[in-house]
Amino acid sequence: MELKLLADVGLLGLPNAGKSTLISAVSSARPKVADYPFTTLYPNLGVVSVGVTQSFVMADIPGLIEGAAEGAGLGIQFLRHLARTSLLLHVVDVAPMAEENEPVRAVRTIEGELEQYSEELANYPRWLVLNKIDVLPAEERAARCQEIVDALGWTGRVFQISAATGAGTQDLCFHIMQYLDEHADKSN
Ligand SMILES: Nc1nc2c(ncn2[C@@H]2O[C@H](COP(=O)(O)OP(=O)(O)OP(=O)(O)O)[C@@H](O)[C@H]2O)c(=O)[nH]1
Ligand SMILES: [Mg+2]
Repeated sequence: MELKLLADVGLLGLPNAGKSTLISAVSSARPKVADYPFTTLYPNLGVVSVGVTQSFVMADIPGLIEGAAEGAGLGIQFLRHLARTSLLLHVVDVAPMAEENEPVRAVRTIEGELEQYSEELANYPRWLVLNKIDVLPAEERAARCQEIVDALGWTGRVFQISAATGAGTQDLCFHIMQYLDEHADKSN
């Protein structure tokens, strides 16, 4: 038997994108964070407080890689934990070490695996969370992020954050809370 995790928001992305760093920055969850792939082996939940009275639950799952649907890496089994969320946050490293993890390609890889897992989940509301902006020189940040958005043809919402320094994370959580409030009647 498996207890269904009831998270409002789910994180997904390649290994090392910074998913666990983000949940650590905004909640009391303290999953392991490290600079190698598949640091996270099991889902983690964190309660994110926004203001004094509001909160939502965030789920961090292991990273996905190309071929995950065929079992590569840890596979896509953990996507099931995102099945009852209201919103997905697609976390992307804007300045990855490896060229194969370049942001546009990283997004497409995850989308491909999502589609293979479930068309329904692939069509969930999903926001682009461009992470590690602290790595980019301040004067290049806006242009680099815009370049990624343009190359993807992304028309949804985009946030620029540094999970490591916390920059932009409060604003992200505020908008998530607002979104969940606006869409609350769907699940109630
Ligand atoms: N400079 C910088 N480094 C970051 C940031 N966010 C995460 N990192 C680093 O990136 C590495 C990976 O972070 P994790 O949070 O473990 O990444 P993950 O997405 O949870 O990775 P998996 O669990 O393997 O899927 C760690 O060395 C983090 O310290 C950021 O905003 N800026
Ligand atoms: Mg992790």
